[in-house]
Amino acid sequence: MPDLDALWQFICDKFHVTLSQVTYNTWIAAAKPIQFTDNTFVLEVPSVLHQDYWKQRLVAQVLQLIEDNFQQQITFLVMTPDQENPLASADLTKTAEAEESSLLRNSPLNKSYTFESFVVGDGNQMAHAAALAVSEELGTLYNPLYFYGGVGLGKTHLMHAIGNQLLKNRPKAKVKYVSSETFTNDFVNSIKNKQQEEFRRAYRNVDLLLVDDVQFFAKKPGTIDEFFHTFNDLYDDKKQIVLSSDRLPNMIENLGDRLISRFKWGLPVEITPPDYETRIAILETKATSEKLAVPNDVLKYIAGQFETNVRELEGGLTSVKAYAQMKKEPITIKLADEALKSLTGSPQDRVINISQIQMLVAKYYNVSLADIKGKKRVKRIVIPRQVAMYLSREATDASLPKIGREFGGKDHTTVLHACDKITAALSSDSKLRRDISDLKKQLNGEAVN
Ligand SMILES: Nc1ncnc2c1ncn2[C@@H]1O[C@H](COP(=O)(O)OP(=O)(O)OP(=O)(O)O)[C@@H](O)[C@H]1O
Repeated sequence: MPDLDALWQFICDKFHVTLSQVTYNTWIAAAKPIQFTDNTFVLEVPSVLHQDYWKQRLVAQVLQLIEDNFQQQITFLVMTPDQENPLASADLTKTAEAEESSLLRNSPLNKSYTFESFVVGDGNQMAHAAALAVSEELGTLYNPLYFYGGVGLGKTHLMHAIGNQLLKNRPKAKVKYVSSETFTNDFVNSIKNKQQEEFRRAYRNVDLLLVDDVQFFAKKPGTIDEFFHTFNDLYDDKKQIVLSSDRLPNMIENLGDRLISRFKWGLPVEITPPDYETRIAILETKATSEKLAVPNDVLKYIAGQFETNVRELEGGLTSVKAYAQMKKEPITIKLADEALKSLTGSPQDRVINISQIQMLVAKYYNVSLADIKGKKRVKRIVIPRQVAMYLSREATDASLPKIGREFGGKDHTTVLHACDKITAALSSDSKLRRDISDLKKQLNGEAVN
């Protein structure tokens, strides 16, 4: 088997042949081999977006290549710079703290997930306030604090922020962050290795226990039982518990009434997707933290492309940055459009969203975005607004109330009225027919600007 550099060179050579130059430069050239020990290869990539792309599209190909050419199976890990290299930590445990069980090692918190780097908007205001309060009033105020909501909306970020804030105020505090899967694995291993006592000490001798994605406890009665006892011990000792999930406790299948009722003791707080303005603010914060100069119109454009997942929103900015570096061109809307298209596939595959429609219609009729979402009743603005609502209804899956919310909080009957008005006018108004046809072409076509 070749060593680290030779194996990486081999992988690069193969991808050079099978991938386009743009794809190669974006995903392969940006990666860095870190370590190849005990049949485990560790690759570092610059962002979570790269990591997702590698996991979804490239890792399986690499494993197949290695099996075909070297008749060996390896483990291929793709890490971002802020993640701990598991091989390095394995080495560490073998040496300095050799005797200490991995259960007792402190879980790493992501140092960049702080309250300072978290942008507060309508969808997460409550969650942010509760998190901040808990980090200051440990174990007494809201216990457990339970975040729930969709994928990539900042639940993990807030959990780490609580941990980081606590350690800032009390550096000696014991903080343990785990995913529910890690808890389950630790528990199972502790039984296998007869380390149950260590397991209990590791999980019950903490000031703050953060458990991510508790929906994965579902249907694991042994783990649920153990977690129930862990919870009770910590709770009785007034130690803080913070949990996250994609749904409310009673929506988690087979979690058991005992745990559901415990989870409800504290404060369940929902995180919903950020609105357009918050998405822009998140992009601004990220661009600033990366010392990246991005024109405002480009930030607005990217914010219009990703409505429901902040991870994808950030990924959009990373792609635009990588694409600009690769093409050695300044960041413009045209460049961002190309970069995001290469990410989302062919124009037919692109998902059209309401912000995109609003921007396009505003530009087409030469009115402002604020007017499209606003309340002005002059004809010059009312028609474009109704057209935008009509297209939102036609070209997206959004419900009438959702469309209303995206148009500055209008009632769903207003949206319905707009759609009916435009539908009726289309039969007699040839200019409107042409406008709508042009707009639809642009929406489905290449460029939006
Ligand atoms: N309001 C925000 N301000 C700044 N960054 C944010 C915000 N919300 C989310 N992010 C960022 O978005 C990314 C995804 O967030 P996070 O991992 O916390 O989501 P999650 O809700 O835990 O998702 P999952 O359900 O997939 O675990 C992270 O990089 C996080 O820093």
